Amino acid sequence: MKREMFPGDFLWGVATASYQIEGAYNEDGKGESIWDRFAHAPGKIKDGTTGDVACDHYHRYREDIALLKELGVNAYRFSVSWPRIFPCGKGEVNQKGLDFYDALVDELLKQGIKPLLTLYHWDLPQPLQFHGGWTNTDTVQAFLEYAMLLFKKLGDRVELWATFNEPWCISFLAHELGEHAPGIKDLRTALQVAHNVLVAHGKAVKAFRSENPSGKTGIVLNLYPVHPSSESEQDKEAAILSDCYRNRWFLDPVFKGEYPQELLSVYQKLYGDFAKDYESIQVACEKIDFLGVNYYSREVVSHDPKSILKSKTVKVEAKRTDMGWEIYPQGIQEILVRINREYGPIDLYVTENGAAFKDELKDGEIRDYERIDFLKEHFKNTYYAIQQGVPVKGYFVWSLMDNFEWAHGYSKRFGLFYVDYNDNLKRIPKESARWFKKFLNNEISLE
Ligand SMILES: N=[N+]=NCCCCNC(=O)[C@@H]1[C@H]2[C@H](O)[C@@H](O)[C@H](O)[C@@H](CO)[C@@H]12
Repeated sequence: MKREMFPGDFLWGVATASYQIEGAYNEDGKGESIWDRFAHAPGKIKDGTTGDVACDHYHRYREDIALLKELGVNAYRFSVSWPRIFPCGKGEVNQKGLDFYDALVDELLKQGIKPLLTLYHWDLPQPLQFHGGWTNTDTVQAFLEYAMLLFKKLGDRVELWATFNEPWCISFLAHELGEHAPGIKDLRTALQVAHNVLVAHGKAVKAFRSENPSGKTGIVLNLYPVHPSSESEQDKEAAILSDCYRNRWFLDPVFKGEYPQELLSVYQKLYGDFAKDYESIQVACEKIDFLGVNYYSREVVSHDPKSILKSKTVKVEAKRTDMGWEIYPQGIQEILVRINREYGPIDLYVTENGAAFKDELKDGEIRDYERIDFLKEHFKNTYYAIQQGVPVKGYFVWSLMDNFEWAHGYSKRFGLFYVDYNDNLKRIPKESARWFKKFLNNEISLE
């Protein structure tokens, strides 16, 4: 199974995100983001690092685009740092911020690489957070102004636009579990955030359509197959509610304009006032051109009477990545086929898939054979979905290079290129980069 067996216009790319690679956290007029503040707070990041410098991509973007060229990809997914454009979140525009993304897009196009731009990959301008962040509908309005400015400035050259990266993380991971910025631990707040982000998504898609009819918009969701640990009714019930929490809480509003009833009724029992939001979620259901699917692993759950979802995650015996996530390649096929069956027809992009492993630099080499095997199996399972008629239009490996892995700092390496943090952030191709390049050049097959 070679690259040529995938559709001719299939996009093969890699993905990154602004806060994770850019650095220059306070340069050229950029404002503070919630991740700048969160990373600087003691104890939030496991290795005590920040994204202040990261991979210094802000200054090295030409070198990094040369790496894309070397790989042979035909697409690149990146995100724009909102506080680099609007240092205060709204109002005054930072021209140097716009100039950076203008130059980035021009260089990508010059190298024959198609950009997929993500408007929001978690780095909210801190001044907006002072006023409640995503719990405040003023932030929805500010997001629309930010999105409209970028549509105007880059819409002539960028065709693929994703509004949000992983609203599940923006809401639940960051506002219920507190593991990500702004580090709040309150379910009601998380639900309000999820709601406002979904509304912002729908409004931005509608505005985009009026401004740029030729472009294509979508949203990027992290999706997981959720399996019951046994065939018992209670475990199957646990899987249904966990699936609503992880997947359908965002899929259903975006494609059906409603929250999944099974879980909505649970939350309405907890928060009676939540009902009033239910009607306005129809705004989220603006027709989109594609869905970005971030796939990393599956979830296995069993009944847990103590939890709101009546479910708890079960750690099954399995091969795992350095993140502790089960390696489950058939899950990418399962999720792509399911989305097509239950929410299609809709063009799908695998906007992120990849793995962290304990990569070691030895004699100038990084022999990451586990990552090669991981990618090979996920490429094959993506192909099996295409063979079943699923309109998968592209695949982006997470990530181009090792970078700031959120609460894990630099301790987790997802890159095809190794970044030597002890040697001037030098980028060194891992074996997986060489393998990917050969695959893209039709030199090797996936068997
Ligand atoms: N409870 N709990 N769960 C944790 C679930 C977190 C899911 N994380 C992701 O999907 C993030 C996505 C992100 O876009 C990228 O910016 C990250 O670097 C990758 C790798 O981590 C993945």
